Amino acid sequence: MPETPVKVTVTGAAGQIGYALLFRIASGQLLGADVPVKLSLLEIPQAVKAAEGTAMELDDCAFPLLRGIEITDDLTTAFDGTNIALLVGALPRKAGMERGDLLEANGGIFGPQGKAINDHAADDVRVLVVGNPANTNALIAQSAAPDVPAERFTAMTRLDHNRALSQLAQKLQVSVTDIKKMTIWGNHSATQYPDLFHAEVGGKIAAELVDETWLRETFIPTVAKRGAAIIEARGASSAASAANAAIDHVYDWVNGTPEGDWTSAAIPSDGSYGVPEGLISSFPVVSRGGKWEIVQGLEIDDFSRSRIDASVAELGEERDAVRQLGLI
Ligand SMILES: NC(=O)C1=CN([C@@H]2O[C@H](COP(=O)(O)OP(=O)(O)OC[C@H]3O[C@@H](n4cnc5c(N)ncnc54)[C@H](O)[C@@H]3O)[C@@H](O)[C@H]2O)C=CC1
Ligand SMILES: O=C([O-])CC(=O)C(=O)O
Repeated sequence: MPETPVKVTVTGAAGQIGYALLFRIASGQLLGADVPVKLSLLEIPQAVKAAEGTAMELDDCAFPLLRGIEITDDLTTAFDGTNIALLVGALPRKAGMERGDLLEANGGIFGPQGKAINDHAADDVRVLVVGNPANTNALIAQSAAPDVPAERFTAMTRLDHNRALSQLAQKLQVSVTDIKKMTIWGNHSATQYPDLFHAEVGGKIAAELVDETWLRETFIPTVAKRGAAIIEARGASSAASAANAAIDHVYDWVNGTPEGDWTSAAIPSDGSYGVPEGLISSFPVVSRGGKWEIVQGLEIDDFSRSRIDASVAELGEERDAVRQLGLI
């Protein structure tokens, strides 16, 4: 077992995703069953007490891998020497809002956090932004951290990816493990494009196993609007499934994706598939040697092209809006 614990910072630790996430990190599911961790819980001052309560419960689990917990409202303390930063803390949307409506309210959180990461985090820091609008918040954090390689800033579309797997598995009456090469393209928003033209089920292209009307009128909107459907049903936004997706994203980033498959993550574009360089967009990705790589060489037909372009255009608009607000 490695001697030195990995420092994992979780912002918004007293929130609902935080509560679903911290116990899984401390039990070894984020990094691996033999990797000790120490947790840093960042909260706003009025929620520090609630975070302390969560820390008491973490203590009470007697997790063998948990080597310490720090609770703070100070950015420097939270990100000092951090190896993994999970930027969750932000206002969640309520019924009737789009995630983009949170841009101004939440955008101000991510610049200072990016700067603190730039100035204090470990050299190998990896950042996952969960707080919405996740892609553009990641862009804000990244632009405040010029000394950190841009590729270390990512945003979460793994929940959308997992939703797509589950919807398709239920439709075809197969196991989620029978589905390979699912992709979410673009923004973590209602414009995202879950792609069945490259996904495979038992070696066959998924789009050929379902009828076109279901693909266009049921599958894509169900996946893209699932967050709103959860808010409508629960009266609160997805929490346990979001925490689960964050675990999946970081585990694969650090430990690698399985051969013969890929996953989805929002990472800075290198211009692949016509996505303007620098936008943090979801792509089909593999993780090799601790780095995300965009899967290359996929043929994109006209239907997929128009869907990808629409979501990427929205990312460009969000970037322009935060530029206007002086956040990047
Ligand atoms: N990318 C994705 O797939 C998903 C993203 N989300 C987003 O995750 C975010 C968090 O959601 P929940 O945990 O449900 O919200 P929540 O309201 O339950 O918790 C948010 C926590 O963040 C804290 N917080 C606010 N500002 C902060 C700051 N500047 N620094 C540190 N902590 C701060 C609050 O005190 C609160 O405890 C929301 O933006 C939500 O929309 C939620 C589900 C999926
Ligand atoms: O929809 C929301 O506001 C929360 C979220 O991002 C999701 O569940 O995908």
